[in-house]
Amino acid sequence: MQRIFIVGLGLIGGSLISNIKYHHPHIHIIGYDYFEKHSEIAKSMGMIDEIAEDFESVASTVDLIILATPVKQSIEYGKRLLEIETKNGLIVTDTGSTKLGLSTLETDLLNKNIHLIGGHPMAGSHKSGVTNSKKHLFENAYYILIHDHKENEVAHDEVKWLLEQTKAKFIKMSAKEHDYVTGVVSHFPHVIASSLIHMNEENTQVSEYVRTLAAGGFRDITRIASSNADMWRDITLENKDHLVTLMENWIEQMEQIKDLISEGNPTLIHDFYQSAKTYRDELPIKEQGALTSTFDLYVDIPDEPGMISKVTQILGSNRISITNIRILEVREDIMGALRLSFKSSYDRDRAIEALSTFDTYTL
Ligand SMILES: NC(=O)c1ccc[n+]([C@@H]2O[C@H](COP(=O)([O-])OP(=O)(O)OC[C@H]3O[C@@H](n4cnc5c(N)ncnc54)[C@H](O)[C@@H]3O)[C@@H](O)[C@H]2O)c1
Ligand SMILES: O=C(O)C(=O)C[C@]1(C(=O)O)C=C[C@@H](O)C=C1
Repeated sequence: MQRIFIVGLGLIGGSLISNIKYHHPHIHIIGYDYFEKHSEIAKSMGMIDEIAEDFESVASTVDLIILATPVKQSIEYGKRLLEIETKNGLIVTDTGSTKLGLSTLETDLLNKNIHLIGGHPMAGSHKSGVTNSKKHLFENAYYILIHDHKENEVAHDEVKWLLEQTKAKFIKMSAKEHDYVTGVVSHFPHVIASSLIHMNEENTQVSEYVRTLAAGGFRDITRIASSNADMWRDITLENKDHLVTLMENWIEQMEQIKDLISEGNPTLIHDFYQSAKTYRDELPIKEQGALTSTFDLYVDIPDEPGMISKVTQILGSNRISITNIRILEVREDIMGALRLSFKSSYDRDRAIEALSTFDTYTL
């Protein structure tokens, strides 16, 4: 593989391509984004070697194309590939959050000797754009790859080879199953998170404290409502059939719990919470799956003033981000410990190195 074309240089495109650039420096990478500024930033950050002027002229010269645009645009690009001359055996993959729309093109593309391997890295952020991208974003995350035709098996293996260094966990699935499952675990929860925010706003008319006290749990459950609305509009429209069914089921469940609450039924209200807790506690929380994983590091801290800020200063000056910090067992005259959480083992390894003057350990 000598030439790759990345279309869409945002959070996901930037994260993928910087990983590829780092681990496959000999591959020539050409980038294209609807906003030229995004391509320029990607080039200045060393993610791509060259900026394309348009889609068609470069698409006809490369071995592999990555479509990392919003889902509707990726489908459009897939259709455009049917209209132009491309290299024999061209591989096309995407990063879209829905898969059925694009995968309907697999047969037509294969008839043109273009191998479509749908892709979906199940990791991301509510922050979008190339400047938020990270080459280790997909570490330990599930990465779903999709194709129907056995003639695409070799292309599937090539995509997997190319992306192996992301350290993602690759799984195969049909597009149909993918859209159903992600509807349940990602798209429908997104509707609920945004709806909770709307509910908060509406209730500020009753009391301004509704806004002030929206901390802790409310923030946790609504973080994803800060995501890019254009992207989520397209995901929602692409997966609308599943979403409508899930909403009908949810409304039915809400009706049931509403009845339990208005009846004041303590046993069944308890069962509602307890069965949810039992199921959630068993979810694969330590792996990156249904719930985001963290990579923890324990740091022994002498119980002296200023020690915690020293640790955070060291991390800050090395530009290492933490996702959580917790003080453990600080008692008078004995060593306390800090539990620092990181988004990836890469960040944690860098922290271990930066904090070499402290005793650090992982469990
Ligand atoms: N954000 C996430 O958490 C996440 C996770 C996994 C997959 N995805 C999927 O990955 C894709 C990209 O998402 P993102 O989070 O990187 O979004 P993003 O907004 O950060 O980046 C999208 C980029 O595509 C560019 N773009 C838009 N239309 C274009 C067009 N017609 N031609 C060329 N470039 C165009 C935008 O300018 C932007 O730079 C989406 O399909 C999304 O569903 C997102
Ligand atoms: O962590 C987040 O902010 C995300 O929204 C990530 C998330 C998800 O729902 O899990 C969002 C959409 C993608 O298709 C995959 C991952």
